[in-house]
Amino acid sequence: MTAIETTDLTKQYGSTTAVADLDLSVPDGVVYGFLGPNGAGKTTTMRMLTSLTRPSSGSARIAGVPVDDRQRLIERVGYLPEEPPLYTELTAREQLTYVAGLRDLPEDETSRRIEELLDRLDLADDADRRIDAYSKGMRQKTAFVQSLLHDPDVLFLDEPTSGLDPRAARTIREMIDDLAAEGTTVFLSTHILPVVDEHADTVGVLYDGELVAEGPPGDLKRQADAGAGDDTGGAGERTLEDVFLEVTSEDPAADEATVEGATDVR
Ligand SMILES: Nc1ncnc2c1ncn2[C@@H]1O[C@H](COP(=O)(O)OP(=O)(O)OP(=O)(O)O)[C@@H](O)[C@H]1O
Repeated sequence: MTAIETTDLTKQYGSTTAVADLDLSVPDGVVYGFLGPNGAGKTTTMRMLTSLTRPSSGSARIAGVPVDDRQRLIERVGYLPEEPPLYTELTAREQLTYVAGLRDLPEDETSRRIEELLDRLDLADDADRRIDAYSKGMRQKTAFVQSLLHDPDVLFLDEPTSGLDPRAARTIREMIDDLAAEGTTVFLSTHILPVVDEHADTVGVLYDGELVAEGPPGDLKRQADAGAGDDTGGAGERTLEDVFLEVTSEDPAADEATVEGATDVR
């Protein structure tokens, strides 16, 4: 089944079009890297796909469930937003147990899962301390565990490694790969392009609310190479950053170079 399917998905805030006629089709079990400059509409898209914001028009389904069917949707999706909701007067263990209870997850199995995840993220020793005494990274780890506790079909991650030390960041990246290998679709929004380059099967670039490029990272880089008419280096000389800068540029010359590469979906 298609994990994420959107048709003409649009969100208006007054006269601002945050997301315009977005068509996405993301299969099960892939890592989809979702890129775009500040204000491009990434958060708005993820909020629509997790039923936190209602689309102005168009439609979207997650694992076959329409996004306006909130009851069924919340079982299928996990979301790690940029500013995760945590009850800071609770400990991490209490917070996670509380959320598991709200979701009616089986107790024994879930408590085993919580311990496993806390351990993997090196948070087990601090799990009985209150969250208000946590560092930013410790909060981020707690929120990450919270987003996947119910084993969602589709996991939306907004800057998941934000504030994490290199070891923890690597653990999260490994977990993203593991989740995808087990069939979870990971929708990964980040400005850290090497992470997307390494882990994403497909990349989508949003610019001014529109999807301006989409494809496997290797293809995008090769096509940008060809589009630039650059014969000084072979394929692979271009980085994802080069692709990003080209497809999100106001400069028509740069745009033209990319359109020639046939990657551009405008
Ligand atoms: N609640 C809101 N009310 C009015 N405008 C909004 C609201 N939320 C977002 N916008 C506008 O929608 C556009 C897209 O914002 P969004 O937060 O989705 O961007 P983003 O790609 O997530 O950016 P960033 O990388 O900075 O997080 C921006 O112009 C923003 O000002």
